[in-house]
Amino acid sequence: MAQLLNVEDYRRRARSALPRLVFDYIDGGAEDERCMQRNRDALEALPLIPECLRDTSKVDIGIELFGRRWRAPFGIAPIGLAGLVRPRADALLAAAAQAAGVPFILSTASNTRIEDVRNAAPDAALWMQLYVMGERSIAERIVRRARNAGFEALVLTVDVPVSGLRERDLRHGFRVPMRLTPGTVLDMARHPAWLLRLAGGGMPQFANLLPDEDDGAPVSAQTQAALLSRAMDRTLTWDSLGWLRRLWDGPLLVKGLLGAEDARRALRHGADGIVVSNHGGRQLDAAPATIAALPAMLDAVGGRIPVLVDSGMRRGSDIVKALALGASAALVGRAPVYGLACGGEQGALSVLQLLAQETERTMTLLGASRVGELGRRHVEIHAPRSHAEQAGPAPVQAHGKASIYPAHAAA
Ligand SMILES: Cc1cc2nc3c(=O)[nH]c(=O)nc-3n(C[C@H](O)[C@H](O)[C@H](O)COP(=O)(O)O)c2cc1C
Ligand SMILES: CCCCC(=O)C(=O)O
Repeated sequence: MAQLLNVEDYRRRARSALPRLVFDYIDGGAEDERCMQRNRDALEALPLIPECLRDTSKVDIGIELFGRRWRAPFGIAPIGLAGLVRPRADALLAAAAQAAGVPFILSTASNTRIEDVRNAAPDAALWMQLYVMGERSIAERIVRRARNAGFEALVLTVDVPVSGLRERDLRHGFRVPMRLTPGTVLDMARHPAWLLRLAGGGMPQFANLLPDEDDGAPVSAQTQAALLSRAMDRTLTWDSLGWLRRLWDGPLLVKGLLGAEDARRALRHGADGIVVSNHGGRQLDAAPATIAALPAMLDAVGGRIPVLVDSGMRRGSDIVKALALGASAALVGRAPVYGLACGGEQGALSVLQLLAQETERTMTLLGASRVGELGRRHVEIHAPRSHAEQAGPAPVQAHGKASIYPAHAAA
């Protein structure tokens, strides 16, 4: 069997382990998948500048955030419907996160109950991601259950007023109502290991929408369908943060922001953190790469609250780039799910360990022995030479306005 040396190797293995419908749901993005590509292109276009002859005999990639020590500077992003990959996926990912010493964010659209995820990872830093559908009482119930299960932060996702146009899903008939093609059924039959597991675990359900013990009110089929088709409550506005604040007294983060004005709005409305995200290129296909949007977001926030970032992170060096620009931490979504598809909890853990090792090696090569030593000087700016000469020594870095695009740097 071929060695699994990097996340792309896990991705390829996942591609053959899963029916194409499932793989494409995980792997795919919106429309022409330009945003997904843009995330990768922008990360790859950003070089790192090492500082040599520094003592790196001990390198610590850990960070401290929201009162917790993270053994590595990234957490697992929320993934809805992970149960399609294998039964109890959310519990397996949470257990892998616990073993790696990093946080796990449970999706509202998870297929494992909040309480069962806690039982699977009793010591993990668990965060709850919130989607708000029309029936607001459901969100209230989810928040209450997450609090009771000792979840430590609430992450409100705001980049899904409507689903992005996922063309891979549409081609497979993976939509509401589901319309499986003969090809898709055949493809499932060609993946007996996957099919047997699914048969053993049962068809994935939205576990957090099922009635729980102390509140038996059934969730309407309409709300279930709304979640499956990502039809969220479009009356939700910045003022709704006040409603959540009353329900939740822990850290409240807003996920899915890309513009500096929205970063300032999040601050004004009392968010405790933001996640700069384009949903891994699954929503607005015209959205910017998050690594390109990040510097302006950091400048807008001015260090008052932590800024996390995700979308397209496939290497430890991608994570280091985000940290060097000033992010507090990164999130990884698809990478650990590829690991899960290859080898369950151990596969997911292997991917987290791989990313941690790559992060450590990259920091060592940069001469940084702690995350706090990373800075914008490690990120080369593509300023046109003439501009750099006109503006005097170290022009762009000195003003902290790092931009990876020449047009911005020259502005
Ligand atoms: C299959 C899949 C399901 C997702 N489900 C959710 C979700 O339920 N809630 C959410 O806030 N984000 C969701 N996301 C977005 C991720 O949390 C994250 O922003 C994105 O995956 C990061 O990009 P990456 O996968 O390239 O690391 C999902 C992403 C994928 C790939
Ligand atoms: C079906 C639940 C929503 C998952 C999601 O947010 C995504 O597919 O990106």
